[in-house]
Amino acid sequence: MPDSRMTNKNGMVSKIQTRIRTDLFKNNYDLVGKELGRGKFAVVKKCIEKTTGKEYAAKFLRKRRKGEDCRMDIIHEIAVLESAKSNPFVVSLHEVYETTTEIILVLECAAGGEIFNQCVADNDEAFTEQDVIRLARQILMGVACLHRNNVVHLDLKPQNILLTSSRPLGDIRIVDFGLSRCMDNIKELREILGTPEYVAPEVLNYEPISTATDMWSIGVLTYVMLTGESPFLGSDKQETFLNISQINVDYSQDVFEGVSSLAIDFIKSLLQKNPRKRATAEECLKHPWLSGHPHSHLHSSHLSSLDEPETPEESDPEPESPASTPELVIMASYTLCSSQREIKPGRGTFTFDEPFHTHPEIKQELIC
Ligand SMILES: Nc1ncnc2c1ncn2[C@@H]1O[C@H](COP(=O)(O)OP(=O)(O)OP(=O)(O)O)[C@@H](O)[C@H]1O
Repeated sequence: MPDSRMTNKNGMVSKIQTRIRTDLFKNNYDLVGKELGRGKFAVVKKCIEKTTGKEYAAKFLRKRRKGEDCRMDIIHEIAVLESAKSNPFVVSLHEVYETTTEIILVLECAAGGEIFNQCVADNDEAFTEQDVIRLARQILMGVACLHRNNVVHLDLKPQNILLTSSRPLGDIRIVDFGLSRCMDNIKELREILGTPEYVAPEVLNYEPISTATDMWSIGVLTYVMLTGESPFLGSDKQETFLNISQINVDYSQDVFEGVSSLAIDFIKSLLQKNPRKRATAEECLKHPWLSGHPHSHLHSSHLSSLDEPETPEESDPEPESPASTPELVIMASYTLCSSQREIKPGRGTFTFDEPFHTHPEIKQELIC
């Protein structure tokens, strides 16, 4: 867990353990192949460490963004990655370099790419329900571990869940902690974060957010993985926000053809407007859809390092009340929609091409 004394009132951590190297990255690594991906202020490239021959992903983050020094945002991202070092489902951080303009995070390379690609793939490449069960369990184990450490990711979406390999289907790695927050000692923080299709109703309503906010996104993510469709996607952001605020979700057989009713029940347990009624990550892992064959989908090394809490299996607690954990109210900083790609249309097509905050109609879009 990040050192709480170093967490500011915005949930940002300012102290890291990793030594920041100032020697030349290029002296120690060769860049190979094409780009692995890019975001608004970062580009990710495959590289090989010269001394070991090992493959990594180098994330080049610009320190100046829109005329502002964002170095501390990157330090926070590093701190959260450090705090998740023992979490096998979070991408691991190998080294950090700094130049006058950039910070370079040398990360474990998740060679299978984004699960996004398989969510929008044609039938023979798309996930089966069994695949989704295995991957959803891993996502939940990773997120449960983050939540136990009071870290909320706040941007869980198919572009931020990577695979160690795509064929055969490997294990998941959670990436991009740029919007994450550490909830230690937080009284109240007001920001808007997240990506339109995946943001929870409480974010749109300027209500307190908590670990339950990530659980909403996992509900959306599971829907997309099983159906290839985005449940709240409208023809524009206004419609998307209205769909979210009205929980306007299509659970019909047309969309869920061949998918079990347990899977639908699982999604419903997460797409609840009231965050207090939403299942927690630990509760999700006990849902019959995922708990049919406990642990059979996981490598044994993962199980030992996850540091599970000592909750009796038979207990069936009430959904965790966000009031029992420090609250985070998200209101004023906006997501950077990174990708130019489209997800397969459900209700309509949405391109991640514009930052949230460039929309003059943002206030009208916040539907209460
Ligand atoms: N460790 C990794 N291994 C392989 N590919 C990666 C890795 N990290 C990131 N990528 C690829 O690069 C893309 C962008 O990375 P990331 O989301 O971390 O950047 P970002 O600039 O913080 O994004 P955003 O603008 O969405 O916040 C990812 O969606 C993924 O496709």
